[in-house]
Amino acid sequence: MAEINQNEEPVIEIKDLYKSFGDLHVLQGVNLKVDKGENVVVLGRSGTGKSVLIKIIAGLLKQDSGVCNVLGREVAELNQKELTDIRLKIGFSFQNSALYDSMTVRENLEFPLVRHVKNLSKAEINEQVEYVLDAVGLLQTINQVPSELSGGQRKRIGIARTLILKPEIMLYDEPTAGLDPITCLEINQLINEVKEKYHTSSIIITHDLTCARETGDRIAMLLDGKFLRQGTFEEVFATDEERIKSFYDYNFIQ
Ligand SMILES: Nc1ncnc2c1ncn2[C@@H]1O[C@H](COP(=O)(O)OP(=O)(O)OP(=O)(O)O)[C@@H](O)[C@H]1O
Repeated sequence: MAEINQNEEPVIEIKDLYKSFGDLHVLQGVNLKVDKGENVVVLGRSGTGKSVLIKIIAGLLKQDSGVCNVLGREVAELNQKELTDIRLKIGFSFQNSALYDSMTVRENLEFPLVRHVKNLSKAEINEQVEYVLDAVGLLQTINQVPSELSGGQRKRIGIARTLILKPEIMLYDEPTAGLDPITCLEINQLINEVKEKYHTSSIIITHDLTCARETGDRIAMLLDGKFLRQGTFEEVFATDEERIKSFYDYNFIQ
Protein backbone atom coordinates (compact mmCIF):
# COMPACT_ATOMS: atom_id res chain seq x y z
CA MET A 1 0.00 0.00 0.00
CA ALA A 2 1.35 3.49 -0.89
CA GLU A 3 2.52 5.54 2.02
CA ILE A 4 0.11 8.23 3.10
CA ASN A 5 1.93 11.41 3.98
CA GLN A 6 -0.03 13.17 6.68
CA ASN A 7 2.65 15.83 7.16
CA GLU A 8 1.95 17.37 3.77
CA GLU A 9 -0.98 19.68 3.08
CA PRO A 10 -4.13 17.69 2.38
CA VAL A 11 -4.90 17.36 -1.31
CA ILE A 12 -8.58 18.09 -0.62
CA GLU A 13 -9.83 19.87 2.49
CA ILE A 14 -13.51 20.55 3.01
CA LYS A 15 -14.72 22.49 6.03
CA ASP A 16 -18.27 23.09 7.17
CA LEU A 17 -19.73 22.88 3.68
CA TYR A 18 -23.41 23.68 3.11
CA LYS A 19 -25.44 23.31 -0.07
CA SER A 20 -29.22 23.53 -0.50
CA PHE A 21 -31.52 23.54 -3.50
CA GLY A 22 -34.50 25.61 -2.34
CA ASP A 23 -35.89 23.82 0.70
CA LEU A 24 -33.80 20.73 0.07
CA HIS A 25 -30.83 20.94 2.42
CA VAL A 26 -28.41 18.46 0.86
CA LEU A 27 -25.06 19.17 2.51
CA GLN A 28 -25.29 20.44 6.08
CA GLY A 29 -21.83 20.91 7.47
CA VAL A 30 -19.59 18.48 5.60
CA ASN A 31 -15.99 18.11 6.77
CA LEU A 32 -13.55 15.93 4.83
CA LYS A 33 -9.82 15.71 4.32
CA VAL A 34 -8.02 13.65 1.69
CA ASP A 35 -4.29 13.28 2.27
CA LYS A 36 -1.76 12.74 -0.48
CA GLY A 37 -1.78 9.12 -1.60
CA GLU A 38 -5.02 8.31 0.20
CA ASN A 39 -8.15 6.59 -1.13
CA VAL A 40 -11.22 7.92 0.66
CA VAL A 41 -14.51 6.14 0.06
CA VAL A 42 -17.73 8.14 0.38
CA LEU A 43 -20.64 5.88 1.25
CA GLY A 44 -24.26 6.91 1.43
CA ARG A 45 -27.73 6.05 0.24
CA SER A 46 -29.17 7.42 -2.99
CA GLY A 47 -29.88 11.11 -2.91
CA THR A 48 -27.70 11.90 0.12
CA GLY A 49 -25.57 14.36 -1.85
CA LYS A 50 -22.50 12.36 -2.89
CA SER A 51 -22.57 13.66 -6.47
CA VAL A 52 -23.27 17.20 -5.29
CA LEU A 53 -20.12 16.98 -3.16
CA ILE A 54 -17.99 15.79 -6.08
CA LYS A 55 -19.41 18.52 -8.30
CA ILE A 56 -18.42 21.16 -5.75
CA ILE A 57 -14.90 19.69 -5.60
CA ALA A 58 -14.70 19.89 -9.40
CA GLY A 59 -16.07 23.44 -9.49
CA LEU A 60 -19.21 22.39 -11.36
CA LEU A 61 -21.43 23.61 -8.50
CA LYS A 62 -20.82 26.30 -5.87
CA GLN A 63 -21.43 25.75 -2.17
CA ASP A 64 -23.69 28.11 -0.21
CA SER A 65 -21.08 28.38 2.53
CA GLY A 66 -17.98 26.66 3.84
CA VAL A 67 -14.59 25.88 2.35
CA CYS A 68 -13.65 23.50 -0.45
CA ASN A 69 -9.93 23.61 -0.95
CA VAL A 70 -8.39 21.48 -3.71
CA LEU A 71 -4.62 21.31 -4.26
CA GLY A 72 -4.20 24.38 -2.09
CA ARG A 73 -6.83 26.54 -3.84
CA GLU A 74 -10.36 27.50 -2.81
CA VAL A 75 -12.34 26.21 -5.78
CA ALA A 76 -15.22 28.70 -5.51
CA GLU A 77 -12.78 31.58 -5.91
CA LEU A 78 -11.05 30.36 -9.07
CA ASN A 79 -11.58 32.13 -12.38
CA GLN A 80 -12.40 30.13 -15.50
CA LYS A 81 -8.77 29.70 -16.57
CA GLU A 82 -7.69 28.58 -13.08
CA LEU A 83 -10.63 26.20 -12.92
CA THR A 84 -9.68 24.67 -16.26
CA ASP A 85 -6.10 24.22 -15.03
CA ILE A 86 -7.14 22.55 -11.79
CA ARG A 87 -9.65 20.29 -13.58
CA LEU A 88 -6.77 18.96 -15.69
CA LYS A 89 -5.24 17.67 -12.46
CA ILE A 90 -8.47 15.89 -11.53
CA GLY A 91 -9.46 12.67 -13.27
CA PHE A 92 -13.17 11.83 -13.35
CA SER A 93 -14.29 8.27 -13.79
CA PHE A 94 -17.99 8.52 -14.59
CA GLN A 95 -20.54 5.76 -14.23
CA ASN A 96 -21.14 5.47 -17.98
CA SER A 97 -17.41 5.62 -18.91
CA ALA A 98 -18.22 8.37 -21.48
CA LEU A 99 -16.25 6.85 -24.37
CA TYR A 100 -16.76 7.93 -27.98
CA ASP A 101 -18.46 4.98 -29.69
CA SER A 102 -17.28 5.85 -33.18
CA MET A 103 -13.61 5.97 -32.18
CA THR A 104 -11.25 3.08 -31.55
CA VAL A 105 -9.74 2.61 -28.11
CA ARG A 106 -6.51 4.19 -29.43
CA GLU A 107 -8.38 7.23 -30.74
CA ASN A 108 -10.36 7.56 -27.50
CA LEU A 109 -7.09 7.71 -25.57
CA GLU A 110 -5.32 10.03 -28.04
CA PHE A 111 -8.15 12.54 -27.87
CA PRO A 112 -7.44 14.10 -24.43
CA LEU A 113 -3.70 14.09 -25.08
CA VAL A 114 -3.96 15.92 -28.39
CA ARG A 115 -6.44 18.35 -26.89
CA HIS A 116 -4.63 19.21 -23.68
CA VAL A 117 -0.92 18.45 -24.13
CA LYS A 118 0.71 20.51 -26.84
CA ASN A 119 3.64 19.59 -29.08
CA LEU A 120 3.66 15.84 -28.58
CA SER A 121 5.13 13.83 -31.46
CA LYS A 122 3.18 10.90 -32.91
CA ALA A 123 5.73 8.55 -31.33
CA GLU A 124 5.23 10.13 -27.87
CA ILE A 125 1.45 9.89 -28.21
CA ASN A 126 1.72 6.22 -29.20
CA GLU A 127 4.03 5.51 -26.31
CA GLN A 128 1.72 7.14 -23.75
CA VAL A 129 -1.38 5.44 -25.14
CA GLU A 130 0.30 2.05 -25.01
CA TYR A 131 1.70 2.65 -21.52
CA VAL A 132 -1.68 3.53 -20.04
CA LEU A 133 -3.46 0.69 -21.83
CA ASP A 134 -0.89 -1.71 -20.47
CA ALA A 135 -1.42 -0.24 -16.98
CA VAL A 136 -5.12 -1.14 -17.15
CA GLY A 137 -4.32 -4.53 -18.72
CA LEU A 138 -6.02 -3.92 -22.07
CA LEU A 139 -3.28 -3.34 -24.62
CA GLN A 140 -4.86 -6.00 -26.84
CA THR A 141 -8.01 -3.89 -27.34
CA ILE A 142 -6.18 -0.92 -28.88
CA ASN A 143 -7.83 -1.21 -32.31
CA GLN A 144 -11.30 -2.19 -31.09
CA VAL A 145 -14.30 0.13 -30.73
CA PRO A 146 -16.16 0.45 -27.39
CA SER A 147 -19.19 -1.56 -28.58
CA GLU A 148 -16.90 -4.60 -28.95
CA LEU A 149 -15.85 -4.42 -25.28
CA SER A 150 -17.48 -5.72 -22.10
CA GLY A 151 -18.81 -3.32 -19.45
CA GLY A 152 -15.76 -3.98 -17.28
CA GLN A 153 -13.39 -3.35 -20.18
CA ARG A 154 -15.14 -0.09 -21.04
CA LYS A 155 -14.81 0.96 -17.43
CA ARG A 156 -11.06 0.23 -17.58
CA ILE A 157 -10.65 2.19 -20.82
CA GLY A 158 -12.58 5.08 -19.23
CA ILE A 159 -10.11 5.02 -16.33
CA ALA A 160 -7.18 4.82 -18.79
CA ARG A 161 -8.49 7.82 -20.66
CA THR A 162 -8.50 9.77 -17.42
CA LEU A 163 -5.05 8.55 -16.38
CA ILE A 164 -3.41 9.56 -19.62
CA LEU A 165 -3.37 13.18 -18.42
CA LYS A 166 -1.58 12.06 -15.23
CA PRO A 167 -4.08 13.46 -12.73
CA GLU A 168 -3.10 14.09 -9.11
CA ILE A 169 -6.64 13.38 -7.92
CA MET A 170 -9.05 10.70 -9.10
CA LEU A 171 -12.80 10.97 -8.51
CA TYR A 172 -14.53 7.64 -9.08
CA ASP A 173 -18.32 7.81 -9.30
CA GLU A 174 -19.81 4.36 -8.61
CA PRO A 175 -16.89 2.50 -10.25
CA THR A 176 -18.45 -0.96 -9.83
CA ALA A 177 -22.09 -0.12 -10.61
CA GLY A 178 -23.70 -2.58 -13.03
CA LEU A 179 -20.74 -4.98 -13.11
CA ASP A 180 -20.73 -8.66 -12.14
CA PRO A 181 -18.97 -9.60 -8.85
CA ILE A 182 -15.76 -10.87 -10.49
CA THR A 183 -15.43 -7.78 -12.66
CA CYS A 184 -16.11 -5.66 -9.56
CA LEU A 185 -13.13 -7.29 -7.85
CA GLU A 186 -10.96 -6.54 -10.89
CA ILE A 187 -12.00 -2.89 -10.85
CA ASN A 188 -11.28 -2.67 -7.11
CA GLN A 189 -7.83 -4.07 -7.79
CA LEU A 190 -7.32 -1.58 -10.62
CA ILE A 191 -8.26 1.33 -8.34
CA ASN A 192 -5.56 0.18 -5.91
CA GLU A 193 -3.03 -0.28 -8.74
CA VAL A 194 -3.77 3.22 -10.03
CA LYS A 195 -2.92 4.59 -6.59
CA GLU A 196 0.38 2.69 -6.57
CA LYS A 197 1.45 3.44 -10.14
CA TYR A 198 0.19 6.99 -10.55
CA HIS A 199 0.45 8.15 -6.89
CA THR A 200 -3.06 9.54 -7.04
CA SER A 201 -5.24 10.61 -4.15
CA SER A 202 -8.84 9.55 -4.69
CA ILE A 203 -12.43 9.91 -3.66
CA ILE A 204 -14.47 6.84 -4.49
CA ILE A 205 -18.25 7.18 -4.35
CA THR A 206 -19.98 3.88 -4.00
CA HIS A 207 -22.83 1.87 -2.49
CA ASP A 208 -20.74 -1.28 -2.86
CA LEU A 209 -19.36 -2.30 0.53
CA THR A 210 -16.88 -4.75 -0.94
CA CYS A 211 -15.47 -1.93 -3.06
CA ALA A 212 -15.36 0.28 0.04
CA ARG A 213 -13.55 -2.36 2.07
CA GLU A 214 -11.07 -3.24 -0.69
CA THR A 215 -10.17 0.26 -1.88
CA GLY A 216 -10.74 2.63 1.03
CA ASP A 217 -7.91 3.69 3.31
CA ARG A 218 -10.68 5.63 5.01
CA ILE A 219 -14.45 5.47 4.76
CA ALA A 220 -16.72 8.47 5.22
CA MET A 221 -20.41 7.79 5.70
CA LEU A 222 -22.74 10.55 4.51
CA LEU A 223 -25.96 10.74 6.54
CA ASP A 224 -28.24 13.72 7.15
CA GLY A 225 -26.00 15.97 5.06
CA LYS A 226 -22.82 15.31 7.02
CA PHE A 227 -20.17 12.70 7.54
CA LEU A 228 -21.50 11.15 10.72
CA ARG A 229 -18.70 8.60 10.82
CA GLN A 230 -15.22 8.43 9.31
CA GLY A 231 -12.55 5.84 9.83
CA THR A 232 -11.41 2.47 8.60
CA PHE A 233 -14.11 0.12 7.29
CA GLU A 234 -14.18 -1.73 10.60
CA GLU A 235 -14.34 1.49 12.64
CA VAL A 236 -17.21 2.94 10.63
CA PHE A 237 -19.38 -0.12 11.04
CA ALA A 238 -18.55 -0.80 14.70
CA THR A 239 -21.58 1.17 15.87
CA ASP A 240 -25.05 0.78 17.28
CA GLU A 241 -26.39 3.58 15.04
CA GLU A 242 -29.35 1.82 13.45
CA ARG A 243 -29.08 3.41 9.98
CA ILE A 244 -25.41 2.52 9.64
CA LYS A 245 -26.07 -1.03 10.79
CA SER A 246 -28.96 -1.41 8.38
CA PHE A 247 -26.89 0.02 5.50
CA TYR A 248 -24.29 -2.66 6.23
CA ASP A 249 -26.80 -5.51 6.65
CA TYR A 250 -28.81 -4.60 3.59
CA ASN A 251 -25.77 -4.31 1.34
CA PHE A 252 -24.13 -7.50 2.48
CA ILE A 253 -27.33 -9.57 2.36
CA GLN A 254 -27.83 -8.89 -1.36
N1 LIG B 1 -28.73 20.99 -9.73
C1 LIG B 1 -29.65 20.55 -8.86
N2 LIG B 1 -30.81 21.20 -8.68
C2 LIG B 1 -31.72 20.77 -7.79
N3 LIG B 1 -31.57 19.66 -7.02
C3 LIG B 1 -30.44 18.96 -7.17
C4 LIG B 1 -29.42 19.36 -8.09
N4 LIG B 1 -28.41 18.45 -8.01
C5 LIG B 1 -28.78 17.55 -7.08
N5 LIG B 1 -29.98 17.85 -6.58
C6 LIG B 1 -30.69 17.09 -5.52
O1 LIG B 1 -29.78 16.90 -4.44
C7 LIG B 1 -30.00 15.62 -3.85
C8 LIG B 1 -28.69 14.87 -3.80
O2 LIG B 1 -28.33 14.50 -5.14
P1 LIG B 1 -27.02 13.66 -5.49
O3 LIG B 1 -27.06 13.46 -6.97
O4 LIG B 1 -25.83 14.32 -4.92
O5 LIG B 1 -27.31 12.29 -4.74
P2 LIG B 1 -26.35 11.01 -4.65
O6 LIG B 1 -26.04 10.80 -3.21
O7 LIG B 1 -25.19 11.18 -5.58
O8 LIG B 1 -27.33 9.88 -5.17
P3 LIG B 1 -27.07 8.57 -6.08
O9 LIG B 1 -26.34 7.61 -5.20
O10 LIG B 1 -28.45 8.11 -6.41
O11 LIG B 1 -26.28 9.00 -7.29
C9 LIG B 1 -31.07 14.93 -4.68
O12 LIG B 1 -32.31 15.06 -4.02
C10 LIG B 1 -31.07 15.69 -5.98
O13 LIG B 1 -32.33 15.69 -6.58
